[in-house]
Amino acid sequence: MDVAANALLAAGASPAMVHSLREVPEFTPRCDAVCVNVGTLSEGWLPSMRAAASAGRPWVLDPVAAGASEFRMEACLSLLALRPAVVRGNASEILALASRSLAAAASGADSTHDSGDALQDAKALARSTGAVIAVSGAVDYVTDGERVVGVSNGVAMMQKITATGCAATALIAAFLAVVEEPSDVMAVAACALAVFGLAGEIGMESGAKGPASLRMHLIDALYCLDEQTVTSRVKISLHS
Ligand SMILES: Nc1ncnc2c1ncn2[C@@H]1O[C@H](COP(=O)(O)OP(=O)(O)O)[C@@H](O)[C@H]1O
Ligand SMILES: Cc1ncsc1CCOP(=O)(O)O
Ligand SMILES: [Mg+2]
Repeated sequence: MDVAANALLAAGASPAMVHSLREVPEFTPRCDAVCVNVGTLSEGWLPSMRAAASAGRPWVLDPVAAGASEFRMEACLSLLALRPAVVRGNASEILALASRSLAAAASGADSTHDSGDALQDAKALARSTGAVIAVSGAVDYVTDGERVVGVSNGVAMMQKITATGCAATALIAAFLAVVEEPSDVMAVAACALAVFGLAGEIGMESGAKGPASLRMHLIDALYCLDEQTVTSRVKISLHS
């Protein structure tokens, strides 16, 4: 929550981290977009997540460790049925969701697959759910089930900071807040991931020595990004 909220603030959004079922009906109608992240899932929080997802706002799902337990899988599948605009997960999470089965290899919140391994499953999941699916990794793939966009920004060290995936998903929600056309959702998800990856690149160039200093520099880079840097450095390509 710390990394995600600070990334959102640095990018110019206005985050609020909300769990209580009593608060969700008051909070969500005022939100321009909602991010539901099952990272620290509990029985008590799941009804809040379902309520937030059902509030009629555009929303994004982060299926953290979806394949790690029956409870997470069932929770993620029940949230998927509430029609997220975007699902952003790492390759292992998207593979687990697409097959609706627990990961064969024991895995927690980190991926044991490359994003390319999950591309066909991501397309199938997009077609079956109607959501845009974003699989993160060295290349982030974003698909609506037919078209595929690849985003090549980012540095490998981002995997060594916990919650970079959570922050990337939260940034997609922030970008979703300004979408006017449903057909723009895929482009918006790709742009958010490109901007986040670019902030990681600039953070690394700013003297990061490891995960802790990259975390600081990445958030600073997000805060300092300007249009010229973004337009000259984003690496987004259309795949066949
Ligand atoms: N090998 C890599 N090279 C460049 N960027 C990466 C790499 N792996 C992950 N990223 C970036 O790190 C962020 C988090 O992705 P990821 O580690 O896949 O998510 P999660 O934290 O949910 O496992 C994304 O912005 C992604 O593009
Ligand atoms: C380590 C951990 N455990 C529960 S949530 C979480 C963070 C996951 O964040 P990310 O998917 O961005 O690495
Ligand atoms: Mg994650």
